[in-house]
Order: sequence, then structure tokens, then C-alpha cells
Amino acid sequence: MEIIFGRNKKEQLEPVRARVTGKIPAWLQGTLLRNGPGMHTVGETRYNHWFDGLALLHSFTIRNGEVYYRSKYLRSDTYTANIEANRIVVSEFGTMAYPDPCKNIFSKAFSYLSHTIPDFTDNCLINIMRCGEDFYATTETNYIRKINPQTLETLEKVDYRKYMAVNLATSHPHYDAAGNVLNVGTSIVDKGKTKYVIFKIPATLPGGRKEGRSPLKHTEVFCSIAARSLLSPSYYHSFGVTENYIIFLEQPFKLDILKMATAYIRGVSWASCLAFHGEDKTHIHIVDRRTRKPVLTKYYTDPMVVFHHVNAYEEDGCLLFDVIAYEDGSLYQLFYLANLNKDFEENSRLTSVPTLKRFALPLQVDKNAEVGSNLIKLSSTTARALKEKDDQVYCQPELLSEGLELPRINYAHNGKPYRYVFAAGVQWSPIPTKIIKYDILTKSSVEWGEAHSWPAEPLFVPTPGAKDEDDGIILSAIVSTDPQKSPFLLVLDARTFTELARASVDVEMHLDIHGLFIPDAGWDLGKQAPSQEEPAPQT
Ligand SMILES: CC1=C(/C=C/C(C)=C/C=C/C(C)=C/C=O)C(C)(C)CCC1
Ligand SMILES: [Fe+2]
Repeated sequence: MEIIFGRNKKEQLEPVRARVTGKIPAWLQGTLLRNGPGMHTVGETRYNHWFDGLALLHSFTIRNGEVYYRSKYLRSDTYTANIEANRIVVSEFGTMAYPDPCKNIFSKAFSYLSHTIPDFTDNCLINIMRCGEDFYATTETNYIRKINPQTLETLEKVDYRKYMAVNLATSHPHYDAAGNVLNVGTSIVDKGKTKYVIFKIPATLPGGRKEGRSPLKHTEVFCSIAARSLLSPSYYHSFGVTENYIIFLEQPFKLDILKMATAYIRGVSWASCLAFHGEDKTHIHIVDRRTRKPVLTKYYTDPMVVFHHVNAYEEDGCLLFDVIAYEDGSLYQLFYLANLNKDFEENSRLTSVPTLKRFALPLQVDKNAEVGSNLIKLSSTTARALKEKDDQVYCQPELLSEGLELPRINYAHNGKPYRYVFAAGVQWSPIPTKIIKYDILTKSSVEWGEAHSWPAEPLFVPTPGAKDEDDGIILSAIVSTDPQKSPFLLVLDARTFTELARASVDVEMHLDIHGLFIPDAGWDLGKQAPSQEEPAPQT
């Protein structure tokens, strides 16, 4: 297992042609571009956590039934500094690094005092974001790196702080029909306040694109939500949107800012500054996209930890949202490389199973409704929302399914009613062994799995002109634990989950995290996202 997780992967700079068996649909032309950690050892030094590894971009270009694979390390400043020093010199999630080993405790104290909130890494290893014509590798810090999606070359380093006060931002943005990006970041102790900042990056610029003009310069703050605590904002990995609302969970999985400010001098990692507070609630914030203001009702639910929102939509005056929830914050613990060794089956047992849960929130709370009454009258869900005193609403979710992670949907249904969740199947271990299509309507699922095969996040690509939600294909990169078996790109019929084709490559492929598909014939943005351009704010 160590071998698969922790061994440094070689780049495949020249595109290699894959061996295709089966038949790739003729309409499927484009590039599957994905990101994930590929190098965990630099010289004699080794990262502690799988999320620390240096970003390795890889792509499968599908053209006329053929598939070409290539990969390249993101030339982040972090990568360059590490390679030049031949050791890890930049801190990551689970590894604190010291650029100058000769520094004594006094100079360490000085660098701590001069950087209360330190300069974070630009090792953007989690996802790929599309911003108009441009593509960026993303992580959760204030940095993103522009990349060339064809050659996988690394371009500009973008610091979100140039455009707004955010120290962290998710690697799971949403896109509207026009391709505008909506994302959330955390602004830590800025002008005495800690806030969750919802921001928008326009896809296009007024007057069109000209050399040197970036849509990022036109980033605007859409709405801010004050954190409940100045020094312990919640950690979050994604958020949800419907046509008219944004859903943000302020969960009891929190970053301790004082611990972070002293982590460097104490010699501990950022990960050690994250903690689950089982005694706290999960606060559900709803922002109205039309007014750009938070809804005043105080919705909350039991303590939980959510990394991935699946989808959300509005139905009969209610807001429904689906998430993959855990009962504690133990998931990230399992990805320490020390646990991902040959005994990983015993070491890496999830203490809480990822559970697909549906929440339903009443958008209007009847003033005359009795305290304790259920405000949800929908026949489509058993989720409840109990009225409490002082504008408070306690939400009890419906449990839909267990053992799903890395959820994807047909993005044309994002923010709208939908039926299917495509996800990786995980049970007691965090490693996916199957790909699942879960049908929310019938509460049934179909699966794809093969011995020794670990699938990556399954991505849905719609058939051109498709009417049905599941009319399309699923793409997933499959890595094998059997050294005799080459990794391959799997192409499934999304309707039946039968294999249409596989494209095998004789390379040592890494396990990746997230990515996107770029169709060759331009990206018809209108078909990728459902909602319309936001109206001007009403002030
Ligand atoms: C470096 C760094 C961070 C990195 C977090 C990362 C890298 C998270 C990865 C999460 C993944 C891959 C989740 C998958 O579901 C923090 C904690 C935001 C804050 C401090 C600096
Ligand atoms: Fe994610």
C-alpha cells in the first residue's frame, strides 16, 4: 500500500498512446484533466500526510476513439524550492518544514512573530478550476496556479489576497450558466474580524479578453458571513448552491488560529490545529443570491463533519441539500502515510462511515407554527425541520445511503432537482474499491468494481443533446494494487454502468483527487450549469 500511496511517481511528459479495448463513443472528444499528490519524498525528507504530496497533474486526451496519457508535476514555488534544496522546505497540511535548519530558537521565534498568519504553500494538488478560458490548479490556501490544460505547463501564481482578504479558499468552486465562478474563502482576523467570504470571479471581461487582462482582477465579494468565533473559524471543503440560495455549513470541525500562529515555533503541523468539537452544533447558513444577504432564520443540526456537498435544490418553499456527512473529523487522520502501510486494512478503519444525508429547510417559517412542530410537509423526503424558540430551526436529515465519497452529479442539474449521484464506494476504509450510481428516487444503486482495482472519483460527461439526466458516460482512472495489471481509464455507460471501453497505459499512475473534463468542441457553458447570470444586487 505504501508503494501505491507514498512512492514518488515519474512524470510522463511525452503523451503515450493507450491500448484501447471496447469502443469509446465517437462523440467523446476532449481531455480529462486531474490533479493529486505524486511525490512524498524529497531527498532524505518525507512528508507525513498523503495530502502533503507535490501536485502531479495528469490528463487523458480522447480523440477519435484513441486515448493519450501524460503527466507533469506542477512547477509551484513549493516544488521548485524543495527540488533546489533537495529536501522539504515548505510546510504542508501534515508536515511543518523549516527552510533554514541552522536557525536557532530565537530566530525561529522572530520569524513566527513576523508572520502571525504564515505564507502558505502554492502546492495546488486538490482540483482544477475553470475560469473563463483559463484553468487553475487549486488547493485550500490563498494561492492558485494557472496551468496550460494541454501541455500541463505551470503558468502564473495567483494570490487571492491581491483581490480580497481571504487566507483560505475551497478547491470546490461552483459555476453558473455563464461560467462565472462562485467560491467561499475564510478571512482570518482581518480588521478585527474573521469571516467566511463568498466571492465571484467573472468568466468574461467587459470589452472582451485582451492580453494581460485577467478575470481575477474583477473578483467581487458577493456576501460575507461573520464567523461565530474570531479565533476558531470552521474548516470546510465545499459548499452548496441552488438557483436562488447558497448553503454554507459552519461545522464544529474548527481551525484554532492561536495554535496555527504558534505551530511553526512548536514544531507541529497545520493538521494538529484542526479539531472536532462534538459538543457544538452545525450551523447552516443560507444566503439569498438575489439580495446577496444571509437569510435571518437560525437553522442548525447535530454536530457533523462534511467534506463534500453533493447537490441542492428548491422544492415547494423548501431548500433541500444533500451532503456526505461523518460523525467526527477522523477521516483526515487516516491519510497519514504511516497508517497507509501494509497493515493499512487494520490501521485505516473509518470510525464513522460516510453517509449521504438529505436536509430540508423551510424558506419561510410560519410565525404561528407551534414550537416543536415539523415545518417540512414534502412527500419526497422524511427530513424534518423542527420549529424552536427565537427563530431557531432544528434540522433532522433523512439518511439516504452509506459508503459513498467523492460524489459527482450531472452538472446540468446542479442547483436543480436531480436523481443520480455518481460516487466512489468506500466502506470501512477510506480507499474506494467501487464506483456507484445511486438513484435517490428508488433508493437503489448499481456498481462497477474489479479485483485489485482502486477507482478515482467518477466523472459524468453528458451525451451531446442528452435529455435524460443519466444519458452520458462515466470516466474514472483506475489504479491497480496488482503490479501485473496496468492502470487504465475506464469508460462506463452512465445509464447501465456497463463498461464501454478501457484504455490501459504502462505507466506508474498516482491516485488522484479531483478534476474535470474539457470537451474539444469548446465548452457550451449554457449546458454545463443550470442557473442564469446573477441579477444586480438590490441594495
Ligand atoms: C496547507 C494548509 C491547509 C491544507 C489543507 C489541505 C491540503 C486539505 C486537503 C483536503 C482534501 C484533499 C480533501 C478531500 O476530500 C489548511 C488546513 C486548509 C490550512 C492551512 C494550510
Ligand atoms: Fe474534495
